[in-house]
Amino acid sequence: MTDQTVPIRSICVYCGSRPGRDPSHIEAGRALGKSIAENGLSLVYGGGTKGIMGAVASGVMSHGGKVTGIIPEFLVDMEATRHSLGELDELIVTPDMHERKHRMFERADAFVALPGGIGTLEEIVEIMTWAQLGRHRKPMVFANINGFWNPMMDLLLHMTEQGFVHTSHLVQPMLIDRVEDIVPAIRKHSVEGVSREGEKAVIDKL
Ligand SMILES: Nc1ncnc2c1ncn2[C@@H]1O[C@H](COP(=O)(O)O)[C@@H](O)[C@H]1O
Repeated sequence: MTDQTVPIRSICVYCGSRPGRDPSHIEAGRALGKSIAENGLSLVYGGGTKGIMGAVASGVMSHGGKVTGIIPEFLVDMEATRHSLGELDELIVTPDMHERKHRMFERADAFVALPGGIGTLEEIVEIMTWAQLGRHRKPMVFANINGFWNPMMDLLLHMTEQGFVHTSHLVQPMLIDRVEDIVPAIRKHSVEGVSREGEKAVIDKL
């Protein structure tokens, strides 16, 4: 891991392995996949072919984009079908979760968290902890579809107010409401290294 801003070629998307209850979350997954493909970027994701993970991947593939799935062996039959995995441009099967997360980090130039569950939360929070420790400066986005991440933002602000978030200038995830604004915001962040109009830097307000 290095501390530098990199040109954006690939985006890692963390999201639910299930569809959730709000249909707009699945729609957002498909729309983000389409946007990634139409912007000439590739998708790095956890290889799941179900839920929102599957929607993002099919959104990229159906618009001609490239998809890399990175999945631990023990999850293949739980989160994917072997047939669907065969349709990905690149499939990396790792021995464990730890290697999966590292490979996803290394292959991605930016990170987006769509709505998801505990796995999604764990993954984006780990990326934030690495940023906090100065291990990378890759853009991080919370895709706030229908306000999904508002409780997370409240928690981050609460932790900051209580004096537990250190080096907050290193941890500036963007909170973006509309899927179509995500890729442009990441590109702008990459060029300028700061969050700008249309983005809400979460922690630097305090
Ligand atoms: N501890 C974990 N580390 C990395 N990835 C994880 C972990 N637990 C679950 N995951 C994966 O995250 C996605 C999404 O999970 P949801 O719980 O549906 O949000 C999935 O691939 C999990 O395997």
